[in-house]
Amino acid sequence: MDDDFYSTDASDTPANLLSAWTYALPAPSSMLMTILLAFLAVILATRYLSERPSKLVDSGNGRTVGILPYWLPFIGHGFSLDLSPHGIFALNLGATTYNVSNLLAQKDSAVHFQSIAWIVVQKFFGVPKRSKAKYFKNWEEFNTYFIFLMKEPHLSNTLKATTKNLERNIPQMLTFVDTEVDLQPWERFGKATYISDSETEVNLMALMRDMLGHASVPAFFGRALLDKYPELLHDVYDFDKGTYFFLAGLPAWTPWPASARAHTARFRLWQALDDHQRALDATAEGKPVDPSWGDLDDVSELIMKRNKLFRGKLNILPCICTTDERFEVKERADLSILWALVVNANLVVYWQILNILAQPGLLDRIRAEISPYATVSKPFSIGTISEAPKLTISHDALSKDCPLLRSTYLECLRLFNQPWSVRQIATDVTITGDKKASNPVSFVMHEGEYVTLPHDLHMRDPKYFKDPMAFDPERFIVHNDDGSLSTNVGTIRPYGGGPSMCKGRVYAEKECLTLVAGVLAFWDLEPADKRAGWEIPEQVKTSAVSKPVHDTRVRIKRRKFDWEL
Ligand code: HEM
Repeated sequence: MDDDFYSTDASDTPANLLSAWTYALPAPSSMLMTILLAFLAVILATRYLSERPSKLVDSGNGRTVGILPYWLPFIGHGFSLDLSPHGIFALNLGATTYNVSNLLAQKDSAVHFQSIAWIVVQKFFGVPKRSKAKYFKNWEEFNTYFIFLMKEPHLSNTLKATTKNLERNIPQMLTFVDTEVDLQPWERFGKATYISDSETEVNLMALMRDMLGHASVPAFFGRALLDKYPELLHDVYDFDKGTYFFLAGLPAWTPWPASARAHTARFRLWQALDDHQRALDATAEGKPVDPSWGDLDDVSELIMKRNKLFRGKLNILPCICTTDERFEVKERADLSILWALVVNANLVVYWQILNILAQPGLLDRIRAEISPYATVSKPFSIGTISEAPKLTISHDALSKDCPLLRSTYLECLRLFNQPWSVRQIATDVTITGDKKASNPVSFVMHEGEYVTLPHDLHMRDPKYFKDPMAFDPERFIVHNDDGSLSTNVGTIRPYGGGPSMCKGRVYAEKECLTLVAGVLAFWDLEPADKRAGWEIPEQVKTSAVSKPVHDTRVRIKRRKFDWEL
């Protein structure tokens, strides 16, 4: 069996381990009481022992970073985060201590990123520990492949495929049938209920999240992956919910349902992506492929290049490759790409659409702005039978020529996002406090400690953003001297910062604007409870873009277009 629970042995799957715990639950009450008392003693002791106040060091010139107390051993601060008055403190995730600073800039020689990235690849994505040497040997090469996300013509190739999927799927978003079996997959997960032949009630977040996933995942991995694994997106969502459990190293048998669910989801994702890799290997090596994969000619350049590197650089023939060069299927971390592709962008579109709908008058202004670039044309018809109206979207123009739409996107990234950057201290450093402050405090950080930069502290800081908790659709609009409008991102850091800044940011913006413009151009949405009106739910923190504390139930109808009036 591989380390990290990466086992295909059915007896050891997270699902089986979960059921083992279910059998253990109806234990005698005295035993339960003993377990509860022991648990209470452990958390009280942990609370007492875990706090480490900041101490003076360096002959009184600096302080160490204090560790906030926590209640659960191993998990540490996995569930909560509060700030000290200096905006600098330490927290514990699993067995590792992370310093948290509001001071961003440090020289490259003082901080490392690769060691952190490996922890994530190994603990979160579940690549076996033994693969470290192979990954470190090829690290630069994997990083150079991010040009397939960032640079032309590759970026446009992936965006073209994504836009095409959205242009096809948005007009077919709702089927208006009352037989569940005939619903689109995104309607089913959105708990769609039939109201009439022209109206459906559905959960907005679930619907938007899956709609974007059904456009972006096929654009990267090819159509066949989602066709063969229709639960894939939902496995990513469940896996993401376990971020802290994985980073804290909790095993699959941990008696915590969310942890077990996250492990099960990751196991299923491994199966799907391993299968995908085997099909890509076989296609490249001219071996027979399960016909349900098709010819895989729609897989993106990024995934194909990574597959080539996974197969080993010398793999003109598979037998020439040494095991040092070839990554076994179980060592391949394409789950990292799938996860990054889906978890954040797919939630932003929900917040953006909801906030546009909730601000009186904003929808009309956005529709007027996007109307030249998200157009709906009369369908072809014979007699009374006609196709769905045709949707055409220009993703480039939405970014460049629709400042109000782009400003609402940036405002959602500012308000509904808690992005973090993490670095490891390479040599002991002292971070000096603000010299203009009356009592500047300097902090000493030691080699090997981790620094985490929570960018949302700045993005919602009233010193920089007026009325920071309010959604201001025009916050990022710039009025130019010639009377034109444009947008300026300013100082927000929704995609993190430094060398590890998000490599999918340009793609993300364009796919999100394309979906939002397409949906608003094609459909009319109303709150299901008209008397309550639009409500913006509280946020649930995730690894970056928040989830809503509850979904938003909406009624949706197709808009009436010029030729129908
Ligand atoms: C609005 C949506 C998105 C947000 C808010 C977001 C946010 C982030 C953040 C905060 C990071 C960590 C940055 C750091 O360490 O400083 C990151 C990394 C990354 N993101 Fe995104 N992301 C989004 C969409 C995407 C998409 C669609 C992709 C496409 C695959 C993607 C690919 C990546 C990759 C590859 C990295 C790792 C970069 C590296 O380690 O060098 N992201 N993202």
